[in-house]
Amino acid sequence: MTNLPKKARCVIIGGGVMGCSVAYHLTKTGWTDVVLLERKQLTCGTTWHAAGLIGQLRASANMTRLAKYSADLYRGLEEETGLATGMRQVGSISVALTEARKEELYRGASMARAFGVPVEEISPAEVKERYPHLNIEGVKAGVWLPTDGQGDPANIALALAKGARARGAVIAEGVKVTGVAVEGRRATSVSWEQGGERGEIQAEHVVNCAGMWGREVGRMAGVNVPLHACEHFYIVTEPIKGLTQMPVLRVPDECAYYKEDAGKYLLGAFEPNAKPWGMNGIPEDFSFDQLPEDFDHFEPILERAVNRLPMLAEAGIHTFFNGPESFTPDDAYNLGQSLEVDNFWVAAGFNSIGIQSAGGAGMALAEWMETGEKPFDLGDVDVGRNQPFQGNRHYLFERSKETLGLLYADHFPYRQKATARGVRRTPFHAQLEAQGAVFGEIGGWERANWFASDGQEREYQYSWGPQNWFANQAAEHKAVRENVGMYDMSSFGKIRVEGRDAETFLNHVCGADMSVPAGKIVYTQFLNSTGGIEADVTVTRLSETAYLVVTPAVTRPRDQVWMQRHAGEFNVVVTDVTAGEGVLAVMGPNARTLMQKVSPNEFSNDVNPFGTAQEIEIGMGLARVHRVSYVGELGWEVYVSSDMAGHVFETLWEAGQELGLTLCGMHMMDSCRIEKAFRHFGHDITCEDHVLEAGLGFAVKLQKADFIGRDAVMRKKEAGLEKRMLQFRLSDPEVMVYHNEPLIRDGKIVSYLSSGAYGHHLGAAIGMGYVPCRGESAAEVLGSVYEVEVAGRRVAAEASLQPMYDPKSERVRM
Ligand SMILES: NCCCC(=O)O
Repeated sequence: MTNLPKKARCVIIGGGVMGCSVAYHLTKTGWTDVVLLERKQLTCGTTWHAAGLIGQLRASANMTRLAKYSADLYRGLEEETGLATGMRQVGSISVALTEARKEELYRGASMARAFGVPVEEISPAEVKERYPHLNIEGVKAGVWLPTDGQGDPANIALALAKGARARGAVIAEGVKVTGVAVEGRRATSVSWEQGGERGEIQAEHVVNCAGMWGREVGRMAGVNVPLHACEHFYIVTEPIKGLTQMPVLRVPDECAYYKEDAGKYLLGAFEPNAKPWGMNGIPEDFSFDQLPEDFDHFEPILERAVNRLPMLAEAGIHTFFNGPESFTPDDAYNLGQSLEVDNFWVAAGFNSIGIQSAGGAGMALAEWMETGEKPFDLGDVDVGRNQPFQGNRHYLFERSKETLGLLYADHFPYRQKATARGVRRTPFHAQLEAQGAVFGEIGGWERANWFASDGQEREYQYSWGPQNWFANQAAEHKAVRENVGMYDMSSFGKIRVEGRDAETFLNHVCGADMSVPAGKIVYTQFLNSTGGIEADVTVTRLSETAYLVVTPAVTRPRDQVWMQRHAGEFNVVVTDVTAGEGVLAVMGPNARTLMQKVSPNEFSNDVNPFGTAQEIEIGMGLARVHRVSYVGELGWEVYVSSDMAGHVFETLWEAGQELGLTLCGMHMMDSCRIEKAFRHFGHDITCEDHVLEAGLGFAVKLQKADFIGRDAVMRKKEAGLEKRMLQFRLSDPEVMVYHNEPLIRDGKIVSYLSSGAYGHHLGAAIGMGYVPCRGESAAEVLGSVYEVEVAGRRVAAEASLQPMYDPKSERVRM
């Protein structure tokens, strides 16, 4: 007979390391009324067979912060709970077998320095010294992270569960969740079943920690949790004579990781063609189970491993293991408040790094649940980043074949996914393809990134330096700066806000003043209560009662839900109309001439000044043009309903021939926008970057009635800035920056670049980054000597508070 409560503040579904960590952290926050329901036994899904590597360096500062937190937490768990966690700080070594990988590791080491993770670049001889068993043939270099470690996954989970229980959590095993009841935007209860007995717990919050069952549990509440299980292979050897404690070893070029444990080796693989599993749902009774061996699949890894670690040749294989783990479409886990149900939370899909992530992810989620706001930027893993279609099982199946292997693939800049492509195409797709477009993908959208010239191969050749499209990007950039270019921005999120209260509602949600005449376009941010930036949008007033909010492609679902959550008593309807209109951006000093050739309307500064929209005739159709620019040039974004999009493209393209109109891609846009120091949401501006520190105070109107974040803006105005966003131009034109390169001020690392790209007009790599500046004037901040560290080398950089390109914004007003 189960003695479960009828009510709880929080019900956690799933008793793997993640569920245990959420229970641990919620109870630490003071939530005693927490119930965790595990369908079989704690750890029986994935946790029990995880390898337990505790690395700390992740792809961004906050992900690293969470992984570091996990390592620190696990170190102290034994003392707190009395349960041994097997946590050992053995350090880790990653080795490079190619020059490209060496550059990646060295760039990673620089990043580690920026994020405060101890790190050392080591030569092949030093690798050998630290790892004598390794055959260093072909090894170009290595990186040593002395504070990395390893632990026992099941014991870590059990220790977290014990800690949670000690603070009042109820942890029930053998209880299957059968449903989640939802009313409006709120989950109300969780139904359960145990050996024929059924019941229900009314819950204020529900957390989905169901691991590879996470997608199905999400669906119980109508919540999208994209993930798919894949087979993950490793072997464990018999004890090897003379094998003593060794660092964790990664040889990503051979898809392999190695962990020494009790004198045995665990050798695991992240191979390029993974095997998705559980296509028709994960069996309900799956518990401490393994999948069938597939020696043919693992053999190539093993063969290379025996060459790399010759002592394996003598070792007997004790276990050939194949177990399922869940993978997401972008290899980042799903964490946070679901978009669909306000009190339904998610922590699932850990892409084989569940143990190192669980501590930090549990801490961050508990803080988020406690305050209702993200404790810091979690954009990389926020479950709200997912697009609705990404819950499609066929898509997940196709994509997960690739994502497992991408963990150890070269992480080249601009690398595009090869699988599950072509899901979302703009109305111009076929026309762009016919003109040589090379597409990239984001949020399922196929976007022309660059245009190949005649005879040029339409494929990326990746590297850490200028890639094969560098000259194409340069030509497209030049066209936009000097003549006229056209590019497809149909992937913009487009959200209509309509109703009697549209104006007052948007004034409440946006920092800028929305009481503007119809036809006016306003650049603005949605702020949170700390003045951080939740969304970066343009809003066009279409009529007395209707506005169009235009968002970056991938943030549309989140931005829309942000508005819906704040709609409260306002009389407004918020509708996604993204697919209804294609958008062509026509940009450059000759943009007006081109527009005038295809339309009888006027495009003068008098009729259609910068920051205004007008309805026009174009060719034989109609469109609405927005005079704005993300590239810093005179230009119009042409919004055309999807049915007339093909015609409008033809009209502009044909008329543009005698002007030398150039088709351009997203890489051109990035190069132009960084020269103009336009911020990029998700990199330069996030929920933890205060709008004033981001240099966007000009877009905030304090004189209007109250709006979300106003108090925080007032407070910052009084207290002064803690950091400032600067633009940097590197002195060495050969060096490329992407983001996260350490920023050095007067010889000391002070932060890192939030974004970077090559500026073809300025003739150098350009970066953006925050510099701490408490109590300093702008002149003092600019008076320092700046450098950027790239792959271990410090490169001098010129700093500026104003955009280096067209600081007075004269060109957009031409
Ligand atoms: N579960 C294996 C983790 C692999 C890694 O940390 O590199």
